Amino acid sequence: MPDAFIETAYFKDLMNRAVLYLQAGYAVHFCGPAGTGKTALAMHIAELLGRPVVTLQGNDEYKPSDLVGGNSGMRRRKVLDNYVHSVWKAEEAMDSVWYDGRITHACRNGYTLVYDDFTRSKPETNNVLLAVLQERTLDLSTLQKGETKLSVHPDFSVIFTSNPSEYAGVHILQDALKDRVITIPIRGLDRESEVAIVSGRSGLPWREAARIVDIIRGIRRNSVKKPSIRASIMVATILATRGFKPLSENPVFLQVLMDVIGSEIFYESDDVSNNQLLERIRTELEKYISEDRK
Ligand SMILES: Nc1ncnc2c1ncn2[C@@H]1O[C@H](COP(=O)(O)OP(=O)(O)OP(=O)(O)O)[C@@H](O)[C@H]1O
Repeated sequence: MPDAFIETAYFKDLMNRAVLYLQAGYAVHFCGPAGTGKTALAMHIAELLGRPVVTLQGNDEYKPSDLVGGNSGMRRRKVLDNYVHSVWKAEEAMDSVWYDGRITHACRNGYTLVYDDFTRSKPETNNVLLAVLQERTLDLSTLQKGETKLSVHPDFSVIFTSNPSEYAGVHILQDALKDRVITIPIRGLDRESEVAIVSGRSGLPWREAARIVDIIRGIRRNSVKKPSIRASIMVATILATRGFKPLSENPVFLQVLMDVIGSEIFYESDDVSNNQLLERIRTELEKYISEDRK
């Protein structure tokens, strides 16, 4: 069963805006840093639209045929005609077998396409989407002999996600595509949403989830590396498994934090014992907790 989506005021606002634009026939693009809930939000909105959902994960190796479809093998057809009993007539034909790629499948049937991290695919691969978004036709002429233009089903819609701060393995979003979608920037989760998600996903009570979230948010604000909500969910889930409390005097809590996010705080190759590291993380934590109370 997929994880239940937690709707806070922050998410409701984004959902209402996105559903409005999608129902008016425009594609929506959530653009923001890692772990800010873009994929979860896109999938939830896709489900709200009430159409089957097709997902696609951007990939640098993709060619247009990986998205649109292609020919896989040949089909041989043989007809033997013995209508006049003394005469045998044989007819043989070979033709290629076309299979729909995910985009074609969604366009043909009016499904909702969630194209996650789509800037990981090359711009020339994503170009097949330009006419889909602008003219609502899918051009298959370079790939298929028979059907060359597919009229896009009126219920077809697309939700894109991308992370502009990722520098490895992503491509610049081409202007032509940028021009055809409504980009909603996702700057980061608000505290209420983050606590609600961490509490909901781990089962920890609100106050305990809030303590973990405040620490991670403090580190995110102050360190070069930015631990995302995934770190908070991890710490909370581990504590909840054995009923441990997120208190700074609890050595298990400090050790779990150390293991999950220690590498985000300490850079130097620390030639110190685990106890010294734990002491340091305790000092760090106190700083973040008190900063958050200000
Ligand atoms: N509203 C929500 N309800 C429940 N869980 C959520 C919600 N938003 C985010 N999450 C959880 O937070 C984590 C990060 O969310 P998600 O994967 O959607 O982020 P993302 O912005 O797509 O990240 P990335 O750019 O790294 O792919 C996931 O474990 C996800 O299930």
